[in-house]
Amino acid sequence: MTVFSKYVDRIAEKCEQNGLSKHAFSYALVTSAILALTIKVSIPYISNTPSQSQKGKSKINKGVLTPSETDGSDEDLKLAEAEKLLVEQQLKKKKTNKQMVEPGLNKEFMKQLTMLGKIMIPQAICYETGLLTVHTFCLISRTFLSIYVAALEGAIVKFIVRKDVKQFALVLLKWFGIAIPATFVNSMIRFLESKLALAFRTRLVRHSYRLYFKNQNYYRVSNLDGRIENADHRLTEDISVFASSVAHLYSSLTKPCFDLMLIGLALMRSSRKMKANILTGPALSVSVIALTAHILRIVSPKFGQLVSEEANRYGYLRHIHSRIITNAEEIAFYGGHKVEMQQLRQAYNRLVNQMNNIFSQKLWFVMLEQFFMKYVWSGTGMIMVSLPILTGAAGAETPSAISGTNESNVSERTQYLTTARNLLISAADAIERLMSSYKEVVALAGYTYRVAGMMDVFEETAQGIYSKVTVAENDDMNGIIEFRDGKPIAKGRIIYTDDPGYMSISLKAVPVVTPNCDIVVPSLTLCIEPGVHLLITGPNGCGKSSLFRILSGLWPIYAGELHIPRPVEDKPCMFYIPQRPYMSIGSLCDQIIYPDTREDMKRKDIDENQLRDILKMVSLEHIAQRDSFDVVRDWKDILSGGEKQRMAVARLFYHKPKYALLDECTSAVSIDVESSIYESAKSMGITLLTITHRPTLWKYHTHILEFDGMGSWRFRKMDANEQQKEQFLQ
Ligand SMILES: Nc1ncnc2c1ncn2[C@@H]1O[C@H](COP(=O)(O)OP(=O)(O)OP(=O)(O)O)[C@@H](O)[C@H]1O
Repeated sequence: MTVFSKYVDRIAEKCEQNGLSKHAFSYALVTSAILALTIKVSIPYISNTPSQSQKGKSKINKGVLTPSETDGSDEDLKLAEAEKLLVEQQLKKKKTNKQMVEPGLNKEFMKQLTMLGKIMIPQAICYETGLLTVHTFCLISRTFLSIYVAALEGAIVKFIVRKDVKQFALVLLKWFGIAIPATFVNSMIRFLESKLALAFRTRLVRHSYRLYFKNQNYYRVSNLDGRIENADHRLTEDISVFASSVAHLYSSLTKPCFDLMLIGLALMRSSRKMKANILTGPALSVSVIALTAHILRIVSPKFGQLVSEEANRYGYLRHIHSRIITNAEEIAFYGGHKVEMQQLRQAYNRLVNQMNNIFSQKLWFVMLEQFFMKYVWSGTGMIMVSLPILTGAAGAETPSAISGTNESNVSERTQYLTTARNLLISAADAIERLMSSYKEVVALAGYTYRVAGMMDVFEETAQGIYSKVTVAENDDMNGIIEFRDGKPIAKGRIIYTDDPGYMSISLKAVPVVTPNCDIVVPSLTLCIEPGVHLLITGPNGCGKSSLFRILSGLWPIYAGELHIPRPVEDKPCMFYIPQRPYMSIGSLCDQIIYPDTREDMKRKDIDENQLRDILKMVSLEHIAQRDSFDVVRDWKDILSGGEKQRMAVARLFYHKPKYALLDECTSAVSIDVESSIYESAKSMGITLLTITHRPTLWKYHTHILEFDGMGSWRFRKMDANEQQKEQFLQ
């Protein structure tokens, strides 16, 4: 900047030699800067109003690789195509979410911030308010210290001009003495800001975790609702950035305000000392600052929207990474690295495009901001400082005062000038921080939108209110699903029976409907009593697993009634075992008792010997011999596919539920072990609801539910021949 101004000075001098005054040159310079800015601001509007045919095109191209960014290779063209599709999908999604307000400084932002504020500071007297009070006290002390240091520096200069060595040494000592509390307060401010950010984050995290695990929200948000793509990113990164941003904003807004107030008063006092008008300077500075701030506000890009979109794209990139880590083995077997890399590159490019967009928008904004802050305000400051001297009565050189007091007047004026200059520098710094805070507030609006939006979605999904791009409401629904405001209404009822004598599961005219509102089975009516071992068959995609999802309460019921026994403590009514079992983080013992904890196990009075017996029942005793029950291992990788399935069945024997929902859960288990597992389950009094394609399992069932894949079904008792189907097939 200094080099640039020197260069400008030199050109101005040359112009002066050629007959053009410096004033005229500066006018020309400022006019060209304003002209450049006007062109920059207006060009996007001009270029955004093309013909209708171009309109759609330009919309789709937003955020897509521009031709200059591709090297024209096949891969890049494919990438651009894929990205175009992605953006199209997002635009479609945006259209459906039209009612959602864009992030920015508006009423919605204030509402959301207040809501989050209540979570971060739940009471008038709490840990957070304590931190805030100490923080505020430190901020005020810092301002007083700055003013005191400015006054000391003024006095130092005064005694230098007077050549008063004794006084100079005394004030210098004071100046050093104040450095210790000043640096401590500075460090304390940073420390308290970090503590405050962490405290806010902890409150928000606890609240959102509570919501995330309420009513199986972790499943509902990603499977039944389409508003949040990467809940993990919002729960970690976004909350952290939001909390830090709020804590930082508190100090970057309050400190400059204190500074300005107290520095203004100090400046007025020293102006009064110089017997000058105390209103002219402040009035001038306030008008200049108000005007420049207004201009900055008008031309400021929508940082809230921009950072919100950036966070979105960053979240998506992380999502792709975590998918690759989770499915590394499958991808490696397929050799799918090309496709995966393409998707990663695509996600990264979208993030880069957004960041570039923000950088280029910032370039012009920061230029204008710096121009106002560094030049316009410095000029105004110089006028403010000189006004009391130029217009003040004090120190005016009247003939009587010429000789004796002249020297003292000069030193007084020097002291005033130094103090005022220091104070003005602090004030300018405070205003600059205030102005930059505006950008931070707008960025905060983006994070507030994401965090508050996430909590709103969690609240809604917990109550069964979902929003997802579904198939259009059409005649095929046959009145099965009712829509209100484009959203399907779950009119069906789940009735929990408390009668221990009536432990049946019954469905009355319940349709099987997917989260996309596709009707798989229009109406299903059946009653499963204890001891009715049900075999569920049908072609792929006919709704077998979906029936389990409905029975477990994961999918909403759009009509009819579902009667299920109320889960009794310590003994679940239904226990689901999937084809791909889930291995939790923990020891071998934790795997068997999942989802119980060690405390639950102790309460149920189950010891290690019983766990060993359970492992024997599923032929996994060798695992217990190999490892102790308490060694924590990554069981997902250690156990083979069949072993994992057997471990899942071990859980069934540990929990001993009334009903077992077995979704091809023994497909990788050898037939002899599978048979002994089914025998054991039946002997324990567990009623089996089995989805399987293996004829060897028919004999363990008494009833059959057959889906035809076209929406029809048949529920009947199996005859003896059918139960021995295995023998016919041999
Ligand atoms: N989360 C979901 N969102 C939308 N549609 C889904 C979802 N899960 C399943 N479906 C759809 O619901 C239908 C029934 O699926 P379901 O999993 O019940 O099939 P299935 O009978 O168990 O098949 P398979 O024998 O292959 O396991 C399928 O058409 C499937 O595409």
